[in-house]
Amino acid sequence: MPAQSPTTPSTASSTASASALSIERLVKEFPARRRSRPSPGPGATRADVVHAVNGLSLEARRGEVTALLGPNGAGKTTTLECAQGLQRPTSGTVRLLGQDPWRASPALRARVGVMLQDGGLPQAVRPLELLRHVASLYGSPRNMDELVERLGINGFDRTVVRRLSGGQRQRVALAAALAGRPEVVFLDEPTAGMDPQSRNIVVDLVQQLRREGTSIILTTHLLDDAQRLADQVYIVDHGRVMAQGSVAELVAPGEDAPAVLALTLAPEHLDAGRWPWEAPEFAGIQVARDERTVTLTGPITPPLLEAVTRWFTATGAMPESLSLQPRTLEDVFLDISGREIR
Ligand SMILES: Nc1ncnc2c1ncn2[C@@H]1O[C@H](COP(=O)(O)OP(=O)(O)OP(=O)(O)O)[C@@H](O)[C@H]1O
Repeated sequence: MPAQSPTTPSTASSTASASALSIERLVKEFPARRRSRPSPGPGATRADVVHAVNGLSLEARRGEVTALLGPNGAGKTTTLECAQGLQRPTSGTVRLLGQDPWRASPALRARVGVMLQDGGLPQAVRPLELLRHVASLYGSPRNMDELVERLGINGFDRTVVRRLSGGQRQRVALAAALAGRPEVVFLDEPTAGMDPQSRNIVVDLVQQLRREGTSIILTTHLLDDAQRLADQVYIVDHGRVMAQGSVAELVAPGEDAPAVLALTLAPEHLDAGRWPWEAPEFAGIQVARDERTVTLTGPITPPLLEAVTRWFTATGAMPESLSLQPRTLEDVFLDISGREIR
């Protein structure tokens, strides 16, 4: 099972060149009442403080998609803001392309693209004017006409930003973040508020950027997005990393991670002969049964499958269906936190 506690990436300093973003033990506190004071005063008690990020470590490798997945309020956006140099960490270390983003030079900023959660766009301009202007700020900008067409922005390019829907604004913000051909792109909830078609377009675009070698760091609370896009997933809750790894590693069944095997049989077969539940292969397996279906939950192993098929051979029972149900990132999060991610 991948790490389930805040970890310090041991390779962070030795492989700085392979790392797009390296965060070690990041803490970010805010005064408890949002923006009521710039920072906790000398007399502030701990109750006056919100730990938006609470000892989070992660490493985003170059050329990969790294996803921060977690429920609302987990600390994803604040982590990204610290990584982008928009927030100053209370403590901990952040290195973006090897540099401290809080003191970032314009040269570093030019290598980084940022798509903020609420778009962060000027309200009174039209999308195309805005995107052409943003592109003109870079020495070697991306072909914006191509991007505008790909993201379907030309369908609403005469409407001022203020009047766009949330999903349309997201697409403009994404195009703006990519204008300067950045090496590293931060995407905060890139598909939030989008219809399925727009979501697919954005997912395809992110996959293309990755193939081109762009490092992508995104936040999401959509499991699908993480499952489809991410090389590495960090499951975040309460400002900490609860688990990390590739999707395959995270969902792999194991001792602490039960899998589910469901067998559907005709009722006469269900009662034929003695089921092999007492056999040693079934230790630790929970068996539930209704009229036609037997569900085995626990560490489903090849010897267990063999024992089940032996029983089929012995009794002549042929299952109508037999399915090993894959674990999802939702299951992983449920196992860790005892609640759903949404
Ligand atoms: N400026 C701020 N002042 C006070 N509290 C803040 C501030 N910014 C964030 N927080 C709090 O810190 C916690 C983490 O917020 P953050 O926005 O980082 O979470 P998130 O995982 O991005 O959530 P969401 O999915 O809703 O965007 C929340 O409890 C939030 O209310």
